[in-house]
Amino acid sequence: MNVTHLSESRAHSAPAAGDAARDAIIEVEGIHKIYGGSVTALENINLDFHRGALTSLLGPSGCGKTTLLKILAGLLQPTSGEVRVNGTPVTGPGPERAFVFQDFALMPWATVLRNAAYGLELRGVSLREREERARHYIDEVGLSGFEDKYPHELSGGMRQRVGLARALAVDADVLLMDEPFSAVDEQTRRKFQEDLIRLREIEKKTFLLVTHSIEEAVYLSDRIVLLSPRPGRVAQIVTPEIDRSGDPDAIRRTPEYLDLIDEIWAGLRTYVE
Ligand SMILES: Nc1ncnc2c1ncn2[C@@H]1O[C@H](COP(=O)(O)OP(=O)(O)OP(=O)(O)O)[C@@H](O)[C@H]1O
Repeated sequence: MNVTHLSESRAHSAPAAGDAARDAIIEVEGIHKIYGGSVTALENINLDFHRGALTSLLGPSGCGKTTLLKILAGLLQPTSGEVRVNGTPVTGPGPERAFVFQDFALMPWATVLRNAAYGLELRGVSLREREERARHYIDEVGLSGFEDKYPHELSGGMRQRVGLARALAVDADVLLMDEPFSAVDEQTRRKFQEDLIRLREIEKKTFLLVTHSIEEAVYLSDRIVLLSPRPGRVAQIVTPEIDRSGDPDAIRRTPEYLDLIDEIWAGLRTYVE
């Protein structure tokens, strides 16, 4: 485990071991976000996100996690500062980034297949090609056999998977996920977490996810960025060193996993007590 305590939010001034070998796909420099001229949501955020890594944004409610994710997606403009993706400044959404919405953002009148293919449809990909690609990712997220169902016929977890299949189908480099497991029960959540680890291995994408769950962040992440209460600043960067190749239940019982959860909780509880 590698815990970097930051006296200021210049996070990448103290890279974790092994990080030097990875290049940054997203660079965040001096981001401030002030809503309505008075609510400072984010203050001087400086971060690099490494290609192929899964990073979680964790922190108390209202600390600016979703704000940061939306700025990275280009859905929200920062008040000052810059985000670069593959070295190019972000001015809006782009094809190299796909946002998986918390509320699924599925079209209720369209089938799973059409919903999963929707990003490709927007890009003008032919019907045959987009359905072929959508079928592949529907299978990859574990929804084979549900191609012709409608969103109301699916559980929350399944709808979330359709959103993920849609994001994967457009072949974005970066998948931005806002609390992807919040609307599902514990069993589904665990299964989905395991699937995400597997998918990450297959797809080699860069994943960024917002979560409220310390356990989830530790289980899934290569890096955890802990934000302080509003105004959100980078308080700590944690690099879990957990071997995720074994049995998921056994991983959740390892001392490394449990100690890290305790350590992060010890840091966070000062904010909530
Ligand atoms: N459109 C807006 N106008 C004004 N204030 C906003 C707006 N959106 C968010 N905020 C405020 O900015 C702060 C950060 O909000 P944000 O949703 O990014 O936090 P969060 O960490 O994702 O919260 P949660 O964990 O509760 O989802 C909060 O205090 C919120 O009330």
